[in-house]
Amino acid sequence: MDHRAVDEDPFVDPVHPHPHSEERQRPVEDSTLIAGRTASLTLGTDSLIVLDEGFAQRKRWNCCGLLGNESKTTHAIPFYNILWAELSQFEISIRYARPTATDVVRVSTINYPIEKPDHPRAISWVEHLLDRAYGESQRKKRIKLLVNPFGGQGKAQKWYLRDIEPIFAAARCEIDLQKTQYRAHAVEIAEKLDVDAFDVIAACSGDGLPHEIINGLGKKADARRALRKIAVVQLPCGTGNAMSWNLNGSDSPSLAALAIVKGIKTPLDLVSITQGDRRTLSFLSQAVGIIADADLATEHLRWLGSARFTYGVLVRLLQKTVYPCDLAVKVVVATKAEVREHYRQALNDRSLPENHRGGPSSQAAGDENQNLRGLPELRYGTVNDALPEDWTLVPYDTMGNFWCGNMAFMAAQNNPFPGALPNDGCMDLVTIDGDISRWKAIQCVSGVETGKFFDMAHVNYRKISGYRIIPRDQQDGYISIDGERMPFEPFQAEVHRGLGTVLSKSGHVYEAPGVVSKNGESSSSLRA
Ligand SMILES: Nc1ncnc2c1ncn2[C@@H]1O[C@H](COP(=O)(O)OP(=O)(O)OP(=O)(O)O)[C@@H](O)[C@H]1O
Repeated sequence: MDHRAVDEDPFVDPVHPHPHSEERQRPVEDSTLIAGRTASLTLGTDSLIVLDEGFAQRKRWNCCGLLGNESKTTHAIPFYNILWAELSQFEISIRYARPTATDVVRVSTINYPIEKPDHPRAISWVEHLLDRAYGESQRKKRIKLLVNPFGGQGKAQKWYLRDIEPIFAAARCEIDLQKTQYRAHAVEIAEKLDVDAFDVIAACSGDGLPHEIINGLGKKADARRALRKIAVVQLPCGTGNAMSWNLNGSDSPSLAALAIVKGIKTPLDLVSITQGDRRTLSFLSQAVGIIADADLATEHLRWLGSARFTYGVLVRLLQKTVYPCDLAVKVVVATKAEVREHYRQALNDRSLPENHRGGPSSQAAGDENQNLRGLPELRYGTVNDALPEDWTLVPYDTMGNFWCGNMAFMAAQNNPFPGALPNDGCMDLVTIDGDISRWKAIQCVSGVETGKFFDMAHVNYRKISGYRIIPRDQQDGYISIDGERMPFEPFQAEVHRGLGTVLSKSGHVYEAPGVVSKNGESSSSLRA
């Protein structure tokens, strides 16, 4: 097949190429539906091409707000934006997410008459359009939707009704909405949820509710099966919205809703934290030191908005605060060069997402009995057990920042873990000494936003599968697990490959700039 012809001609349908030359001569005929006297609808390379003589006549009237110049007769709607299409007795109706601002989409509809004799062909054309619009994403998702009424400073419900619900309705998703009524209510809801009745559990909230939902599913008797079966997603209505930035590429509620409608089921590594006699699941990050302090000790400064965190970090940097601890780490990828290579291989790995689950001691794929059991056993034991034989406890008297991430973004433009991958069975660990110069420390803070952080010499970056941290010489302090405060006590962590499930745009990487390889290939060029 001549790929150049496809690339150059948006009317050629690349999914259904025409291997025989005589078929190649009629690509437009195959993918084009004649709609009324003056219009046609064509399945192009990555968009639906609407050719309508009426557009030119209606140019002063912004008829449907389709993409493109209103003086043209042709407009393109990306397949990604197509929400649904159906044929009634007289017409075809196509609903799509129309951009109305940089980060807002709204539902819009186009209708065209279809002559009765054309119906059989139109039925298969609609099916073909939906195939292109959804790809490997499941259609008509059944969504259990939790709204935190206090999310978004009380605006979560309003945002849901205005930005999210119309998109789900247009995409024919089934919604079962429930407001959370008290702290940790989402844990209870998820624990009792019939996971066979839903495909997705969505949180209209910050990152707190997804953390609670994952822990609720983890309490089920068949936790492994539940965490595998149902995808946990975020409809961003909080402050940081890290889950949405990583998986939906945005904190816009309407763009996130579209990303969830089109999301691909993706295994997600989860981390077991043991502290005292408790076991908690973490999906995002763990922090001890400056980051935990700057986040959790500045709650009273919420009026500062996103500047609260930066202020908290800078105050502690200027004071050269250190957080002494003992640390034992099970390293998987030891150097930054190896992290880059590890990331590059994952980018090029197009094997089925479901193959990225399991591990030596987690769920054995295909073993139904195993899958019905609770959480995987801990291969490194708990914080109360003796250290695994090949771990060594090292004293860090001047630890400034201990920060372990399972996702890349922690908030908008805050990407401290560019090497993080959804299901590589590793956590990304950043450690920084607290006695580096103030100037270097401030560079670190700006580096997280500019993308220079990873390459900075004083940033230690490794991929690991487990660790134990024992804070010492401090009366009290802050430990943050997914942004939630935990008791200031020793804890141990280990990762379970692909134990959880989310929906993502790509199915295999986060929506963050990854680590750039030394040969000049950026993650974005590899992605393309
Ligand atoms: N009705 C309610 N009353 C009190 N607390 C609630 C209620 N519903 C949810 N919560 C609690 O609110 C907390 C915050 O939830 P949310 O997911 O919005 O996260 P957040 O990450 O803290 O938000 P932000 O990103 O704004 O910091 C959770 O601990 C949750 O248990």
